[in-house]
This record gives sequence, C-alpha cells and structure tokens, in this order.
Amino acid sequence: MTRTTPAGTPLGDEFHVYDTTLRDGAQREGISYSVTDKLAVARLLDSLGVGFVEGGWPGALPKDTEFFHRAAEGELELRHAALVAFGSTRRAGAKVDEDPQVRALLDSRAPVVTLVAKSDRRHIERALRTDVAENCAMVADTVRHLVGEGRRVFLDAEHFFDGYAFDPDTSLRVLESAVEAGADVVVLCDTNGGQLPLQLAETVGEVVARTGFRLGIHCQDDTGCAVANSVAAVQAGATHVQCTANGYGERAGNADLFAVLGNLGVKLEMPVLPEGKLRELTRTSHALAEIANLAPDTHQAYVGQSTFAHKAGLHASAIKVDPELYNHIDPAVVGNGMRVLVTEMAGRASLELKGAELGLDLSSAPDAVTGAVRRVKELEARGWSFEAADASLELLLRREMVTAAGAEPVEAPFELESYRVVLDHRSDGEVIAEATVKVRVAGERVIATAEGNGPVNALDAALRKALVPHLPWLESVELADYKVRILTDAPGTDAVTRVLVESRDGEEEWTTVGVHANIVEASWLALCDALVYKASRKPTTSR
Ligand SMILES: CC(=O)SCCNC(=O)CCNC(=O)[C@H](O)C(C)(C)COP(=O)(O)OP(=O)(O)OC[C@H]1O[C@@H](n2cnc3c(N)ncnc32)[C@H](O)[C@@H]1OP(=O)(O)O
Ligand SMILES: CC(=O)C(=O)O
Repeated sequence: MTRTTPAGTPLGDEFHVYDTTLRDGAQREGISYSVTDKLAVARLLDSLGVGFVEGGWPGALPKDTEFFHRAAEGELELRHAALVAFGSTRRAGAKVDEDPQVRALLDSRAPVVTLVAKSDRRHIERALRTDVAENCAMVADTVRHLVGEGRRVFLDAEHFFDGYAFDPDTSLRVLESAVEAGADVVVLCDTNGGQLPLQLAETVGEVVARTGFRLGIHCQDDTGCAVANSVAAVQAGATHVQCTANGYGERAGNADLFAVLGNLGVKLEMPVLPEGKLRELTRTSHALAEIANLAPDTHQAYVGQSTFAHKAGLHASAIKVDPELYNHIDPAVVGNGMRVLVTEMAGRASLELKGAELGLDLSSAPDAVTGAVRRVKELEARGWSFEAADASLELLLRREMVTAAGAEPVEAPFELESYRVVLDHRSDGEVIAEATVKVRVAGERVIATAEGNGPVNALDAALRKALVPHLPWLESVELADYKVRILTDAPGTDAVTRVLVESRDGEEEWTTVGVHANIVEASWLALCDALVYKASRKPTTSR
C-alpha cells in the first residue's frame, strides 16, 4: 500500500524532513556555533533520522566554508541525511559561471543545494533593484548551472506568501523558472512570519492546484504559528518541511523541528523518521540545546522537562485512574516522562502518585496521606515549596507515615545542641565567616569550628568537621547548588527566606528546602534535611 500525506501525496522517500538549524537556526541572537559544534549538530540530526541537514552558507561565512570542507574530508559521515549547502542565486546582471558565491556552493561538495530567491515583486524591484524577468533569469540560470554540475537543487522562495497576496503571477513565475530549470522542490517561505494557519493552508492548496509542483514549507515564528503553519501546509499538500531544532532562528525563531515531528509523526502518523526514532526527540532536543549553549525550554511542546508534569490535584486524581486522561500522548513515545508535582495545589492522589514515584507505598496509609496533604498546604502557605525539593518531600511523607501508620521513624544521624555564626569584616576588605556547631553524634558530644567564604559555607564546613569522623559516608556528599529567594508576601509574616540546597554524592543528587525569617536558619534547615535524607538511605551501621 502506498503511504500518503494527509493531502494524499505519496510518501515514503518522497516526504522531506529538512533541518536548517545550522543555517537559519544560527541566525538566532545569542547562538554562535564553532565548526566543531556544527559537526556535532549535524551528527545528532543525522542520528535522529532527518532527511536533509542544511549546513550553512559556504562562501559567505568562513566557518561554513570550513564546515563543508571538513565534512567532505571525512569528518562527517551521514547515514540518513543528505548534506545541503545554502546560498543565493547569481547576482543581478552577472554571469552565473563567474559568480563567486555560486562557485562556493559547488566547491562545498554538498550533494544538495538550496538557493534563496526573491518571490515578492516589491523585493525584486526595491531590494534587488531589478525587474521580474531578470530575477527569473537569475533563478533559472543558477538552478540550471548547479543541476548541470550534478547537484540536486531546492529553491527557497523568499517572502512567497506576502508576494503571492500582492502579485500572485510574479510569485508563480519565480517558482516556474526554478522548476523548469530543474529544481526538485520549491519551498514557500513565510519569511516575515506573519501568516496564520488557515490563510497559509489556503494559499498552499491553491499553489498545489495551480502548479502541481512539489512544494516545501518554511515558516518563521513571528505570529507564534510556525509549527501550526508548517503542519497546516503539509495537510494542504506540502511534502517538504523545513524546521530548526527547538525553533532556533532569526527574530522569534522558526518552526520547532521537535514539535513538527511530534505532530506529523505521532498525531498524523506519518513515517517522518526511521522506525523507533521518535523516542529520541527529547534526548536530541536537549543535546542540541547544550551545543547551542542555551538552557532547554522546560515547557517546550513534546520534549520539555515540564511538558508532562502535573501539578493540579484534580489532574492527578484522574491520572491515578488512567494517565491517558490527562496526557495528550504517552510521553514515552517521544522519549519524555510524566511527573507529578506536589505543591499547595496537591490533593490526596497527587501525594499517592508522588509517593509511588519516590518508592513509598501509601496505599494502605490513608491517614498519612491526609496528614501530608494538610502539612504541605500549611507549609507552602508559609513560603515552603516542595515542587523542586523531592528529598524534603520524601522526609515529610515518611514522618507522616510514622505518625499515622506507625512506620519506622526517620532517624536524624545527629542531634543539634547549638550553632553560632559570626562574620568578620577585615581591614583589607575580606569578609570571613566562622561557624561553630555543637552536636551529639554516635553517643558523643562534638564541638567543631570552621571558616568559610559565607555563613552557609562555614556552617556546612563546621558540620562536616564534626560529623565525618563518625559518619564517613558524609565525606562524599557535597553541596552542588544553593538558591535563595526572599518572599515578601508569605501570609501573617514579615519577609521570609526560602533556601533550596542541591546536594550530591557519587550515587545521586537530591534537593531539600528550608524556610525561615533568618537566612542562616533557613539554610540550616535545608542542610539538615539533606543529611537526614542521605542518612535514611544508608545501612544502619554506617549512620
Ligand atoms: C531569509 C533569509 O534568512 S536568507 C539567509 C540570510 N543569511 C545571511 O544573510 C547570512 C550570510 N550573509 C552574508 O554573509 C552577507 O550578507 C553576504 C556575503 C551574503 C553578502 O554580503 P555583501 O556582498 O556585503 O552584501 P549585503 O549583505 O550588504 O547585501 C546583500 C546583497 O545580495 C543581494 N541579494 C539579496 N538577495 C539575493 C538573491 N536572492 N539573489 C541574489 N542576490 C541577492 C542584495 O541585493 C545585495 O546586493 P547589493 O550588494 O548589490 O546591494
Ligand atoms: C529562506 C529563509 O530562511 C526565509 O525565507 O525565511
């Protein structure tokens, strides 16, 4: 059976997933790929299984010229994708075989070339300062020249939608010039990103009907509709879709590759990637964000870390019955995972699901669940936040289980008698903090003093000094991150400080929270929870 797009066009090899992260994605403010970065991006996209990787504009950017050179010299072995060089048509009034930019496209040795050409009469006349006939000759000459040199050619028809609305005959003439000269696909570009899905799909359908050409779609995201526009274009007959990883691109960005693949691959069940590769979407998206040196968008469609995280109690209660009730897909299909967040918005089901996630069986402890829901709501009203502090939440749940269900108590590995912190502002401007802790550990009273570059650092150091001789496992535990937030609107109080402490050892990372009017005490509470949490996971003998 022939597979088809939603518009009935035969699929299989005939549908192109075309990535332009390395060219249009690199046009985003804040991105600057090195050549090594570009090679790594191309490898990741290839391993995901996209059909085409546009590597850049050889001849215009020295880095891109070098990228194509290194790729051709064996540094890039692509298994799925064809490498594409991007560039413009010959200059107006020039000869194609004398145009250095066109020469650079051939020199890149890329098997596919995408040419950008004006397809809006206003741009032809005002930006290029030429006429429609010469613009069409520039397109035809360049396509014919490159095809004659054995390249497969696609044409990006810049400003197509705006141009078609203004003067459709000119825009169609540009497409015809390319196809008659041998271009394989003509790509309708929403260059200014101003289109909306219904109007764009109508235009794509009309152009398919009028020309019968193989059409591609390239959407910028200035209306926030790039993904919707791309999907609508495919539904209207486009069989080549251009996207960028995580929507990186000029101005507001481009159509996000991962959302487009999710929509086409999962929702429309089009075989846009090789078998099994949709499960790589999340991992690939995050890896590409790393290379771009940008934090992944935690709320990005399909692949964001929070995209299947459920906070509302009502959602959790339905999810407990069946996760499908509140997830639009099984997150595993795109390599993502579901999480339940416990906050003031939690109900019993949220706590039960979170407990299961943390390995605690609360099914036979209804009173502990009730107690935990009440406690979380009370504490969050006073400024605590458990959403990002799973270790403190686990301790809270286990303490409720002790009270309500007689479970084994959560033992602290030490008992605090007192702590004291002083700050010493020295005459040379240096500020040193000194902390002294008095604790009982393993049946002994221990007093330890340590210095640090701040009160929390000094307190942490003094506590370790006191405890490590008795609790050797503590040596591998370190403070990985420390976040402070001053809350000015906690009801019934003056400002309070919330401290999140992220700890790690060779086995895991965990986060705890402390809240108090005093920042040092808030930090102490979070630090203590961090150690109690870790101690509760160690065999009794090493506590
Ligand atoms: C919609 C898009 O995103 S397309 C991709 C755009 N990407 C980039 O521009 C990044 C790379 N660009 C560059 O490095 C430079 O702009 C270059 C090397 C391409 C050109 O640099 P310069 O020769 O200094 O020209 P400049 O950038 O000022 O202007 C572009 C020239 O190309 C011409 N031009 C623009 N589009 C086209 C086209 N499709 N076909 C032929 N010529 C074109 C312009 O008319 C202008 O010509 P002019 O110098 O005679 O006025
Ligand atoms: C070609 C391209 O990037 C655009 O028209 O937006």
